Amino acid sequence: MSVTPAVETDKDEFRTMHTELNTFSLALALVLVTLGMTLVLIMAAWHSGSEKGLRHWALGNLALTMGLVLNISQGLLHHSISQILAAGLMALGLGVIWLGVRAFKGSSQPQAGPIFAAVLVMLLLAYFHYIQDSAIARQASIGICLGVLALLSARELLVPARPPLRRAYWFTGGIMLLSGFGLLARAALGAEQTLISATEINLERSLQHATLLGVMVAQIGMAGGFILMTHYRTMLALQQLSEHDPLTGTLNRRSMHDRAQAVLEGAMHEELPATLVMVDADHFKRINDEFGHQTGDAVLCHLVTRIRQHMRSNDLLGRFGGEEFVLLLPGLDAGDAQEVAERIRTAICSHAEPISDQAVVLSVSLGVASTDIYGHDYTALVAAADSALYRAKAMGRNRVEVSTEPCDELRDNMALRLLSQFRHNLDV
Ligand SMILES: Nc1nc2c(ncn2[C@@H]2O[C@H](COP(=O)(O)OP(=O)(O)OP(=O)(O)O)[C@@H](O)[C@H]2O)c(=O)[nH]1
Repeated sequence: MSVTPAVETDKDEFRTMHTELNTFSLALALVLVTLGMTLVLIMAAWHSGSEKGLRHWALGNLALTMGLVLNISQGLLHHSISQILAAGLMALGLGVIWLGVRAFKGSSQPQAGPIFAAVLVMLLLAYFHYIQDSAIARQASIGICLGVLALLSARELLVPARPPLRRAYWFTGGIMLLSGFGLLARAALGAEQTLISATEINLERSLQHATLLGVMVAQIGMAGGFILMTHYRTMLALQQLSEHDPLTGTLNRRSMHDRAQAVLEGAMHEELPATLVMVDADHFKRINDEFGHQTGDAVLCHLVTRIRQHMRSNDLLGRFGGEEFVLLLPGLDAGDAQEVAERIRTAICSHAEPISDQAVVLSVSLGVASTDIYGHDYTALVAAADSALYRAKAMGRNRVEVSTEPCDELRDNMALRLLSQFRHNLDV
């Protein structure tokens, strides 16, 4: 069936109007999405207090939104000026987002970077508008500058990180990577298409729609990724606070108990031995009295550093209280653990340590108890190692003692120890 030329023209006009309307609606939707994501980031930054990065991301997104608004409201300014300013703002936004990623990771932040990127893209556009008028070159300049900026952020994020932070890094980095390549491809395709035929308007529009949709999805993903990164980091910080001793960074008493019990249960299933060592600084009160509490604190940190130098990756170290630490050595029997304990003792007492500009002479006493005698129960091992430690103190300090007494004798010794500690506290 044939269609008259007049009807065909009407249909074309309608199709064009419809397409133009879609382009504008999509651009408007993108602006609204970007604005919404910016508000979410601003609110998150507001509540996070000192969380580095969030404020950059909120600001960067704000610049992106302003750039997009300028881009769609061509009537406000002269077309060339609004295009130049829009590209500058978008480059500034992506540059500030890159700074935010570096701030989040604690890396240096070259503040001039985003400004440099914005000025560069504006100069390029001005050149290709006023000196050598070329739509292809303008398209390519914007795509390449923005694409490279997105890829810079991706490079910062697609690196090994601690789980679960790694998941958020890679999610956000993946989106940045896709956006970067998408922008570069857009620049290349746009130029290519303009070269093939300037009349292929529909293809150009489809490309524009795909870009707008892609940027919208990327925008939502990016903001979600940033919030996920902040969430996971806060979670890790809280976990670190709740499980570790703030002074020495060792496990605190409760988390040492939980983790050590889990390790001991694992060792029991595999029928492997494990040994627990109690380490206590000798005459620590004198160090405090002579050098002050601050130096005392530094000595405790130094002690932990020395102990760590003799630990394997799966050993556990916790602060039992005051100047007393507990070390769990899975897989080692009493004999092997005694050697490790001797090495720690020798390393600590061998020479005076310059701590806080003071030469501090330090020694430790150590008590060793193994699963060979006391079974895979954390509390029983602690009691036995503590009893051996008490013997080491009673025998002159700066020595290692291995617990061999049966469990019921331990109880009597604990009572004796408490009595002696009480007397010691009364004397000093
Ligand atoms: N600087 C500092 N001192 C602490 C800390 N925790 C506990 N202490 C001090 O450690 C000292 C422990 O003293 P005591 O229990 O008498 O033990 P000691 O002087 O090491 O004597 P022995 O263990 O018998 O060799 C006390 O003076 C506590 O105030 C801390 O976190 N920092």
